[in-house]
Amino acid sequence: MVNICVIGAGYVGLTTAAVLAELGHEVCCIDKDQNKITELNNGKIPIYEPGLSEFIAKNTNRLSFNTNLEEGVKKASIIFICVGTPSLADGKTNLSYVDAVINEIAPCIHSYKTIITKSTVPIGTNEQIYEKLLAKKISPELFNIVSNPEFLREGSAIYDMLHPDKIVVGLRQDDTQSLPIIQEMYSRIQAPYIVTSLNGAEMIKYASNAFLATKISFINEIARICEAFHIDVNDVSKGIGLDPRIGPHFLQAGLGYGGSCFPKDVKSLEQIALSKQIHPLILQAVQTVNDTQIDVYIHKLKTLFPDLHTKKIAVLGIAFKPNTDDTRDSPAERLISRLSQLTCDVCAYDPKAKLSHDQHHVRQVNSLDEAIKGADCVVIATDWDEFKQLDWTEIKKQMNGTIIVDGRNCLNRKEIEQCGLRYVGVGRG
Ligand SMILES: NC(=O)C1=CN([C@@H]2O[C@H](COP(=O)(O)OP(=O)(O)OC[C@H]3O[C@@H](n4cnc5c(N)ncnc54)[C@H](O)[C@@H]3O)[C@@H](O)[C@H]2O)C=CC1
Ligand SMILES: O=C(O)[C@H]1O[C@H](OP(=O)(O)OP(=O)(O)OC[C@H]2O[C@@H](n3ccc(=O)[nH]c3=O)[C@H](O)[C@@H]2O)[C@H](O)[C@@H](O)[C@@H]1O
Repeated sequence: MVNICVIGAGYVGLTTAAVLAELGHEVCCIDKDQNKITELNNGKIPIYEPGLSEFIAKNTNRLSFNTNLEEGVKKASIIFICVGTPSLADGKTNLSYVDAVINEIAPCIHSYKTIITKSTVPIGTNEQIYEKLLAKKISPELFNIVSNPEFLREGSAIYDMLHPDKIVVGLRQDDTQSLPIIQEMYSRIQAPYIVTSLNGAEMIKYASNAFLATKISFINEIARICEAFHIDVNDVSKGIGLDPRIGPHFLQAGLGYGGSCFPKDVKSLEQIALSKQIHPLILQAVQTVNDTQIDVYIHKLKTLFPDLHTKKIAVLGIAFKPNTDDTRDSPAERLISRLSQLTCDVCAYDPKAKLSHDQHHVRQVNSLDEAIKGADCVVIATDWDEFKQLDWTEIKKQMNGTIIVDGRNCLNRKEIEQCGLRYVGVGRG
C-alpha cells in the first residue's frame, strides 16, 4: 500500500483515484473546483461514467476528496497529474493547468516523490517539468518525473484502466528508482510494460490517438467513394477488418470523430511536427476529412429537403459518443449548430447529455417520443444502444415525414425500409 495524491477530479483523475484505491492504495484526489469536491464528498459523481459511482462508493474507505493540495501532496509518495490539457486557439496545447500544478506542488516537496504525468502533454513537457522543479531549487534527490499516459475510453473507463493492453512508462535517462515503484503500485494489473524515454511515452500517446483518428477519417473517405459506386461501406469495414493487419475497430463511418481528445491531440501533434519544420500531411488530411464530414450530411439533407429551413428535425444524440454525458467537441452538437444556422426547427434528445449552450431554433426535450413527434426527419447523431433498438413501426406513426438519417451507420437498413421509412446513411449503397 502506498499513499497517492491524484490531482484533477475529471474523467481521468476520478478513474485513476478509484482504481488505485481498488488496488489497495490510500488515495487523496484533489481538485481546485470546490463544488466538485463538495459533490464528491456527498457521494455525488459530477460526470456520467458507467459504474464509476458504485466503484467509488465501494472504495471510500481508502479514497478521499479534497481541495487542499498541500495536505494531499505532503502525505503522498506518489503524485499523479491528471488535469486538462485543452487546445489553444492555434491548435497548440494549453499547458497552463499543468504549469499551475507544478508551481503548487513545488513548495510541498519535503520528502521523496514520484511525480507521474497522466495528462496528455506535448513531446518534451515532462523533461521541462523536471527542469522547472530543479530551477525552483527542489533537490533532484527528492523527486523523479515519470510519464504514464492514459489510454482509457470514456464509457468504459474503469474496465480500460483495470485491463489495459499495455502500461507505458516514460523515464528520465538516469532514473533507476521509478520503474520498481510503478510496477509495485500496479502489481495487481496484468499488462505488458513499454518502458521508454519521457519523450517516447509522450509520443506513444499522441501516435495512438492520431492513428485511431486516422482510421476513422480513412473509413469516412472510403464511405464517400462507396456512395458514388453504390457500395455498402459497412461491408467494406467488415471485409478489410478481418485482416489482422488492419483489425475491425474504428472503421465505423459516420459524422466523424469528436470528444475531448482526438480533435485536440491530432491538432497538437500537427503543431508539434510543424515546430520542427516537419509537414504532417497525413495528420492534416485526417482533420480535413473530419472537419468536412458534417457537410456530407448537410448536403444530403438539403437534397432530400429543398425547403430544409421549414422542416422539423429530430436529432437523437448530443454526447460525442454513447455511454457518456460528455459533449466536448461533439459531432452531434456540430450537426445541431449547422441545422440551427439553417433555421430548421431542431428537437434534440439524449439519454444523458445536455446541450452545452443555447442555440436559436433548438430545443432539448426529455423524451424520445417528444423529439420524434411530428418530425419530418430523424437523425441518429450518437449511437446509443436505445436508438439502435427503436421500434421503427412506432416511430413512423409519430413522425410527420419518413426520412431516417443514420449519422453513425449503426441501424439495420432493411428493418427501417420494411416499415415504410426511407433510410439514409453514408456510403450505404
Ligand atoms: N477524458 C478522457 O477520456 C481521457 C483524457 N486523457 C487526458 O487526461 C487529461 C485530463 O482529461 P480529463 O480527465 O478529461 O479532464 P477534465 O477536464 O475532465 O478534468 C480535469 C480536472 O482538473 C482540475 N484541475 C485543473 N487545474 C487544477 C489544479 N491546479 N489543481 C487541482 N485540480 C485542477 C479541473 O477542475 C478538472 O476537474 C487530459 O490531458 C486528457 O487529454 C487521457 C486519456 C483519456
Ligand atoms: O485520449 C483520450 O482521451 C482517449 O481518446 C479515445 O477515447 P474516447 O475519446 O473516449 O472515445 P472513442 O471511443 O475513441 O471515440 C472517439 C470518437 O470517435 C468516433 N468514432 C469511433 C470509432 C469509429 O469507428 N468511428 C467513429 O466515428 C466516436 O463516435 C467518437 O466521437 C481513445 O479511444 C482512448 O484510447 C484515449 O485514451
